[in-house]
Amino acid sequence: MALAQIYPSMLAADFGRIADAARAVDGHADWLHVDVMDYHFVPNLAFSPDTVDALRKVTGTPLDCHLMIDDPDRWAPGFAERGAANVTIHAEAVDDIARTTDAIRAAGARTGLAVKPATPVEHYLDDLHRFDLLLLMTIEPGFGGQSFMDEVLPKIVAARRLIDERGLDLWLQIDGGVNRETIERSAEAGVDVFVAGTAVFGLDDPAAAVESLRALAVAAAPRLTGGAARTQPASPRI
Ligand SMILES: O=C(CO)[C@@H](O)[C@H](O)COP(=O)(O)O
Ligand SMILES: [Fe+2]
Repeated sequence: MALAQIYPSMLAADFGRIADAARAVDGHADWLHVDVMDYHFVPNLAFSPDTVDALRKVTGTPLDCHLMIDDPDRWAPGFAERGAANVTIHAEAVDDIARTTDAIRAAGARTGLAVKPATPVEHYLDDLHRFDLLLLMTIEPGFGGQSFMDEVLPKIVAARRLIDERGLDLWLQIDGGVNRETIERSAEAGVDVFVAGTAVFGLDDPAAAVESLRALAVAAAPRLTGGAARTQPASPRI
């Protein structure tokens, strides 16, 4: 059994009330997802290591940083040093996977590999053991509020099979367009970690939205269980 985990994406929060948004899902969100964008890797700008500091002051929920930036080799370890519990780097941007994942882990964080919808996971098979999480983007990265790309579903099925057959210790995460309508088929395909921005912070009751998304995922996939967020270790690798 795998834990069905819901990570609200802070990109969809009201930027004038980020702390309130984080607190609104305390005890419900498994982790918080923090998008980092640099105007180069994606045509948008968002969040920084200072955001990690600020969020850590207002919530004990672990932080999952999704780096959509050029040169993650240089910048990713800094997010771990500031206290991010997971730092995900993009396959399309990283130069030296072994050196960068070693540096992230040495700073006490878990680490993830993200791939855009058109990037094949097969190119990175020999490196998957260096990661704790595999993020399959279900939108083109850069903006929240986009539609889920159903064409990624076969890639999710293949990744789930690969993880299970090889016995890899990898959480399978998706990000983009996750909502009440798309979460069930993603769970059936093999996802266990769901990032959701608009479908959480776009609603009047973000905590209830998290619980209801998790319940839908668990009901759709027999391999998933709905353990409560509070049963999770604050930072599994530390
Ligand atoms: O990484 C990204 C966007 O590039 C995401 O984390 C978005 O924040 C997801 O937003 P929704 O599609 O759930 O609204
Ligand atoms: Fe993201």
